[in-house]
Amino acid sequence: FNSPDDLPQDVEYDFVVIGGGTAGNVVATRLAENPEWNILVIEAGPSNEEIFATRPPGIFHDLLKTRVDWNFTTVNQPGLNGRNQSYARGKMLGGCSSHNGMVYTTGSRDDWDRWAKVTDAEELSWDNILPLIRRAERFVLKDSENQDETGHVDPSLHGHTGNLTVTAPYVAHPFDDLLIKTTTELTDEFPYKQDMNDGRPIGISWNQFTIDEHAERSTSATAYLARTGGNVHTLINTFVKRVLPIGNGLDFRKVEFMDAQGSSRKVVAQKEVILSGGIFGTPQVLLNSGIGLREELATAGIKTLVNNPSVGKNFTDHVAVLVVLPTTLPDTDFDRDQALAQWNHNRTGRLIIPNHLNNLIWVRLADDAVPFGEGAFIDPTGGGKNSPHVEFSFSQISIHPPKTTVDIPDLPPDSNTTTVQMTAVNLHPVSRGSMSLNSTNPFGPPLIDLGILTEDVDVAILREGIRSLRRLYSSPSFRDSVSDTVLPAANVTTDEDLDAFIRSVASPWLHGIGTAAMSPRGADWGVVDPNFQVKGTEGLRIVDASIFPDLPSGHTQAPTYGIAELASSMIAEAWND
Ligand SMILES: Cc1cc2nc3c(=O)[nH]c(=O)nc-3n(C[C@H](O)[C@H](O)[C@H](O)COP(=O)(O)OP(=O)(O)OC[C@H]3O[C@@H](n4cnc5c(N)ncnc54)[C@H](O)[C@@H]3O)c2cc1C
Repeated sequence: FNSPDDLPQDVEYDFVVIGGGTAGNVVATRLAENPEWNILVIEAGPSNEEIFATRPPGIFHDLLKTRVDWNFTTVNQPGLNGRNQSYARGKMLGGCSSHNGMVYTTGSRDDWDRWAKVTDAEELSWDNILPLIRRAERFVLKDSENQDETGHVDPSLHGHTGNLTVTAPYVAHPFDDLLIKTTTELTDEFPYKQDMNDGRPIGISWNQFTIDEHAERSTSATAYLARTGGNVHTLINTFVKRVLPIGNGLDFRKVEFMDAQGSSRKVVAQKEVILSGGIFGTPQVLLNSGIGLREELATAGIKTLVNNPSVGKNFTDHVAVLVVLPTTLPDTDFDRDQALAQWNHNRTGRLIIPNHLNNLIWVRLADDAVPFGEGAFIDPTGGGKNSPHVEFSFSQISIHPPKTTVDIPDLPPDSNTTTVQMTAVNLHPVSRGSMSLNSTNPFGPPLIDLGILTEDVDVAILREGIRSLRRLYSSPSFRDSVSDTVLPAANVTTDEDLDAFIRSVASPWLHGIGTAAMSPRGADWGVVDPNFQVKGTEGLRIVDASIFPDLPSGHTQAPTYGIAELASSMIAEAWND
């Protein structure tokens, strides 16, 4: 349905899911497996089916800053020398899963075990969540070009019968051979990792993606929602303003929504409302509903119904720094029109992968590395040895500026050479940010403060990450083909200079979490209990990336699918009894 006015008047919905994004569509689809339950999904954006660029992996950058991207802008960031940042989020069915970079990583065993401990939710432990992540997954060992992937992945670690298709496609390039060769030269720092989804993602690995065997993106819209039947109604282009209590209690099962023309309506869920609006949409709905910090709500003129200071706080994201190195290796440039024609013709060619080099590198800094030396910082991976501190992710080899999803600095004007372009990413920042309502327009874009690089340890880890990258390129394999860095300049080597460089170029990595974090029942912090129920309320759960208490050692979509499968089982169980 395209407008609240189109919704049938005579259907009672058992569940209303707010936000047809990555997690929301999983929940709707799983609940719909009970044919007696009617489910309504309300999504602010259009259908993914209208948007061609959601399909060929290699053109996903086309989706950014368009009508299917919320395209938020942050407030100026002191940690970035006062620079503000754009912040992408998908605004269509599938949410971010319809416009993200498709990289598929589960995070480490230690991440999940730590979260289980912090939240008192044993269900989140690695051993308990892994079967649910696998339940979501349909791993296929052949990509659309039927290439040999022997040794690139370990199929036994994957799920094979789920909805979401995962493959490991690649476009071969001599860079791959050199990189894999370094694993035999710098074995300690860069071991070969056959499959980065084995719970210990440390080393050089081949990438895996939510891309199917026909070189099409697999999303929560295509792999879940599209397979539901008549008991799921989907209302698109409709913005949810708030949830309201029924009667005088705190049973928030009434949902108020409107379309762009201002046509507004309310629906009551017979069983529950599931809030899946993502890291900014979810706390925005909560705050507009009177669930948040009393003083902040008063400023926005909203009556407090549940005083919860944690709503919108604890925002955390990975931090990325662009690193660019001159190279004599062949570039990865290609003719886009020709590549698109090839993709359309037989689903082969350069557009079968999102980026143009094929590996990811995960580095765990040594226990005595500078950031954690005597009198320095506590290791933010929280103990255990299974989590990397930094990730290196490749963009392309080109004379052209890098293609990234985030705001990046211009390259120095004299860098008219072919370069390897990549990002060094801090996977475990301890800096925290927040989102709050824009008091003049509480339904408009929220105020987003990333709090990025406000803690020195986050800069120190990136600094060691850049040094690690330089060690990689000084290996025998790369010595003759990759030279000193352009960004940061080769003479930027001291702690002080590297830190200044990092602050001048760093950006968020678009893996935000934590704005409605899970915490133990009865805790004086957090927004949801281990059963995903909003503290102090009835009839209202949150299922999306906002509930994670901290970041995984990897990208966030696979963990989001995992918790969505977990929450779906819990909700279905609660109502099947
Ligand atoms: C550009 C980009 C690249 C990324 N690359 C990767 C990657 O390669 N690998 C990876 O693992 N992760 C990646 N991520 C992150 C990952 O995709 C997200 O963390 C994850 O998909 C978030 O899922 P979610 O369900 O929490 O939210 P979303 O998928 O964002 O879903 C929220 C949905 O709610 C809707 N909504 C919000 N507010 C309202 C409202 N008031 N009313 C109605 N609807 C509303 C939104 O439009 C959206 O559809 C990327 C993210 C971005 C933006």
